[in-house]
Amino acid sequence: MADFETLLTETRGNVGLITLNRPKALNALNSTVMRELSEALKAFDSDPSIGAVVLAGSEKAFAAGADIKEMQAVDFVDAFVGDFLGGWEAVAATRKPIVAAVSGYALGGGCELAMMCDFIIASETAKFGQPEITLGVIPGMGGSQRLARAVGKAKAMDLVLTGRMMDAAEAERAGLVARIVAPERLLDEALEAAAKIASFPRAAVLMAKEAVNRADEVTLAEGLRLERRLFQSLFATQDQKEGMSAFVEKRKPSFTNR
Ligand SMILES: CC(C)=CC(=O)SCCNC(=O)CCNC(=O)[C@H](O)C(C)(C)COP(=O)(O)OP(=O)(O)OC[C@H]1O[C@@H](n2cnc3c(N)ncnc32)[C@H](O)[C@@H]1OP(=O)(O)O
Repeated sequence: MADFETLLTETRGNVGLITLNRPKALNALNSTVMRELSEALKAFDSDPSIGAVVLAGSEKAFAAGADIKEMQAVDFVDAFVGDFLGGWEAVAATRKPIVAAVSGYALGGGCELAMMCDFIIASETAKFGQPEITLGVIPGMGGSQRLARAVGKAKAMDLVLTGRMMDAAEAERAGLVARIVAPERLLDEALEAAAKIASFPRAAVLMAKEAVNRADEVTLAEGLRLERRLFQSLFATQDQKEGMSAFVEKRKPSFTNR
């Protein structure tokens, strides 16, 4: 994996760990972070030894938003013609599951980046918000869409229109956060969750992620058909035979990702 200016990457067994690393700017998301994160995710996505990824920030900030200092001078033509922020789609296009480990501020683009991941494990200190309105803009990395789908229209409107922050407990009650843990447990909890995912048959994991994500995009009838076809296709895998034989024979399965 290449050296990065704004990220640290490492592997922990079959988990890829990416840590945002712009501490002086509270991990504000600039174009370098966007490019490097896409590159790092692509590398983990195509590495057969990696089964899942954890994306983390620092204790104080997962990410305090898109980089306001970089954005300040952008004009309409630059933004439109250059498809400003369009490159972030690469995160959601990652096929392997990504667990977001969120501590401290996850604001604006930071909250949106966490929502591009497959689920969020938050520290008790986490604070989520979409304060773009306070800067004269609106969410531009998916906040109005993913937040509304995650927490419903009422709370999404509240957050997007007032720019207020919500704490981890409110975010969990609202359905944005999957689990809350003590700050000192955050990284281990996320790595353990990712290692568990990575221990399961790769094809089933990728199909499970794809099926759940399609729920946001298609009708119920189409989603149910897709789920059933993916489910049926897994009976062509050796890991389905192994998983079910192991259960019947009361032993641990030994999956081969085939
Ligand atoms: C995706 C789209 C379309 C838009 C966005 O994401 S817009 C950005 C949304 N985020 C925000 O509006 C949050 C901005 N930050 C803050 O309000 C505060 O920094 C804070 C409440 C998160 C933390 O306050 P604190 O007093 O603890 O820390 P600061 O002194 O304010 O910050 C430390 C250091 O980081 C720089 N910083 C923080 N956030 C950003 C940002 N989003 N972009 C660029 N730089 C940021 C801050 O300027 C300061 O650095 P300097 O001392 O060098 O100015």
